[in-house]
Amino acid sequence: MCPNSSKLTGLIAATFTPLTPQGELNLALIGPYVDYLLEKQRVRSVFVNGTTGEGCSLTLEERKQLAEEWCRQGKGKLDQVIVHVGCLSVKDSQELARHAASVGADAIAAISPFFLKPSNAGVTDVSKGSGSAAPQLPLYYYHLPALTGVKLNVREVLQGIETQIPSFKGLKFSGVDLRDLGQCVSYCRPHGWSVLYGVDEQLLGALALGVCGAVGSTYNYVGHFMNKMLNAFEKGDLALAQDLQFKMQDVFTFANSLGFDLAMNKQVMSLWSGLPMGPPRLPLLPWPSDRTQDIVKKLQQEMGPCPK
Ligand SMILES: CC(=O)N[C@@H]([C@@H](O)[C@H](O)[C@H](O)CO)[C@@H](O)CC(=O)C(=O)O
Repeated sequence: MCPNSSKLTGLIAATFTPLTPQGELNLALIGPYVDYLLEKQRVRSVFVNGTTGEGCSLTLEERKQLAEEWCRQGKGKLDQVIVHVGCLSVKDSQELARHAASVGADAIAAISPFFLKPSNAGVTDVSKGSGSAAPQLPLYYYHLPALTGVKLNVREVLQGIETQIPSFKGLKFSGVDLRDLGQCVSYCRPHGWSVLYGVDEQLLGALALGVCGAVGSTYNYVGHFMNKMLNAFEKGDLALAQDLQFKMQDVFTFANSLGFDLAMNKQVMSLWSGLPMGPPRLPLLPWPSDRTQDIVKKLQQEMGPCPK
């Protein structure tokens, strides 16, 4: 992956947001969550308040409380805490960026506003807004076209962005356009920037294109397994890397057949890790537990049990 890198690399867990049965933040779980990621998943960095964290379904105050608690509990333990600050309102993103810097986050990331959709220049100006609010923090653009509907060529957005946003340090690319991904890696690499991939089921293809690492929801519970894939790829054992990716794909092809969504994903995490993540936040609704149990059985069948 990234040679001689002190950048964001390896597996980064896009964290779930623990809620009480009543749907309020359960901050007491963050400490045990940090220890679980480190000890059971061998995952050392987190991406907080992102898609998996239902960040856009939380209030600004809730997002600030989570960012602060992850930084507090992760201090001296986690390698990096990246805080997602993307909002529909640029001013809200700037408020979250300032707060992330004030609580010791290592980096910030932001999706584009997705109700009124920007042009390429609009994406740059929005990112500039977030970056200017926390100029000392590395800023990553978070590309997630499947959910934002902001379908652009990220490579075109990158052109000259270093002259407009000095703190820009790379991408979190959660798209399936590997041509655009390759073009982005080609542009970012000479700048020493990180390109992190966000479609876990096809990470191996992205590794072949030179991404530095990955941010994803599944690294919360199959991080230990996917680290084996990363290691196999780095050692040049492509056959093993392929076998491990195929096993992971088998699980999520099965999960998708059951209607896999973020709510079901959160329930899988609770069942697999033993950490009670609680219900999803509206507009998502919980699923019947039997579906989650079927996915956990498939996980165990393909990947072995959760490390004790
Ligand atoms: C649409 C979506 O939620 N994608 C996930 C993936 O990790 C996804 O859960 C995984 O590939 C399983 O489908 C991540 O890209 C999201 C992410 O990194 C985040 O939560 O910010």
